[in-house]
Amino acid sequence: MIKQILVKRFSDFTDRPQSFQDRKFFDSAVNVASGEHWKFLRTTLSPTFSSGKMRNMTPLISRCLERLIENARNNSENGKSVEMKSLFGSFTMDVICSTGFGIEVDSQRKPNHPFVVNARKAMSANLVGPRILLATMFPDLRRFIRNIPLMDKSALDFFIEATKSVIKERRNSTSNNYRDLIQLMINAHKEQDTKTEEQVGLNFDSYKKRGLTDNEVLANALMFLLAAFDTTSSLLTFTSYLLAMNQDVQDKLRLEIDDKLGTNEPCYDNVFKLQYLDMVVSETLRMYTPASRFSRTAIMDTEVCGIKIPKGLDITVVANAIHFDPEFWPNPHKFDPERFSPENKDNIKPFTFLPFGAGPRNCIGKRLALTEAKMAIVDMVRNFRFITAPDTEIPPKLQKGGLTKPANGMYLKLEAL
Ligand code: HEM
Repeated sequence: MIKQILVKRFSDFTDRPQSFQDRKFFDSAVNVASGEHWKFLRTTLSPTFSSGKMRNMTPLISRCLERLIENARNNSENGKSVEMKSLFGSFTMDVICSTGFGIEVDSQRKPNHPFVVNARKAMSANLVGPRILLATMFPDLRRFIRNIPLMDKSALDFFIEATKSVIKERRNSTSNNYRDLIQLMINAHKEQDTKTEEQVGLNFDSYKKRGLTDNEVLANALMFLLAAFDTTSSLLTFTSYLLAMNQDVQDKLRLEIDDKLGTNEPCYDNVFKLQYLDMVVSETLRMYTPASRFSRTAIMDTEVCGIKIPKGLDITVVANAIHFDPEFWPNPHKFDPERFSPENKDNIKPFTFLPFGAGPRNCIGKRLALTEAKMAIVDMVRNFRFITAPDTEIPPKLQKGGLTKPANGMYLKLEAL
């Protein structure tokens, strides 16, 4: 049924639940947009995340990695335990500011940088995370968030102004050295025609003729920031926890890294060749799925697997529950990267492993997320041993809500190697 909805019958389920018709600004973000507008945005933005573009972003990620290792070293001095969610949170914040906006921030050591202050404001909802993201991905939470602003007004204003000034600066610049997402979106922008969505009508071909409007560049830049932060830092946090709990796995991973990379720096081209690393990351994503659910809406009356589905019905896929179903994952609470070994991988039933969703509307940032996460794990495992500490919560209590995060932080010791 999941395959039918996400892939085979995608044309009947192209949209996510809509709840923000009144909030025009976010309607231009690819995860909120619907119908032909979504198709246009997705087609235009997808090349931004191609393997070639990710390869070009590697130097930006490497600079953030240097800061991650330095911060980890400083924080773990005198054998103190380190709160991993905020350590990795600072790293993913640095990466998205740099790969998204071309702005270098050291969010751990310069927490007062205006970009960092406002990004934190934008993300710290009274609930459990960025409301706009939660509301579009997890419609069942909408009733809690309907009447509160989607984002702190001052943070939204800050990002609109900051993004506008980046766009202006880039248009006046003769340099073609910029490799960040904003630049790639600006390149997809056709200045001669800046008609609004309403003016071009709802036809894909007419959208295509006009390129991206300023509002679309702005809304998507902001959405990338929100979508990239908590998800990737949660993947890194739980990987470090599972490695600390499973020293044999950590040793095997370190051996693979030493063996395959030697002294080479991690980069897009070499981290994807590390088979055991991929097995560890996949098993972490199964057990601690950062975005535990995602949704689609039926755009017409339809029938799937003999079940009548009326137009407008929201369907939520609870990936997290599928990932613990013993029918598909024997002994599901056991951390076992071997499930994803080349020999065992083929036995995984299609559509039972969904950390990035599936089908044409899956996660657009998957490649960026895996690139930065794998590069970070390689460098951390090379430099430190993750060890549980007296204040490590085992098992970690999870925060309520759609995004999987440790409720009370994640404290581990980092033994310098
Ligand atoms: C480990 C990190 C990440 C995880 C686990 C994750 C997971 C997901 C999931 C489950 C979805 C819904 C897919 C579906 O409905 O089929 C999604 C959508 C999306 N993600 Fe991610 N994500 C991650 C990182 C990122 C990053 C780094 C970016 C951007 C820079 C990003 C941008 C988006 C966007 C824009 C969508 C909406 C796509 C659309 O509606 O067309 N994500 N993500």
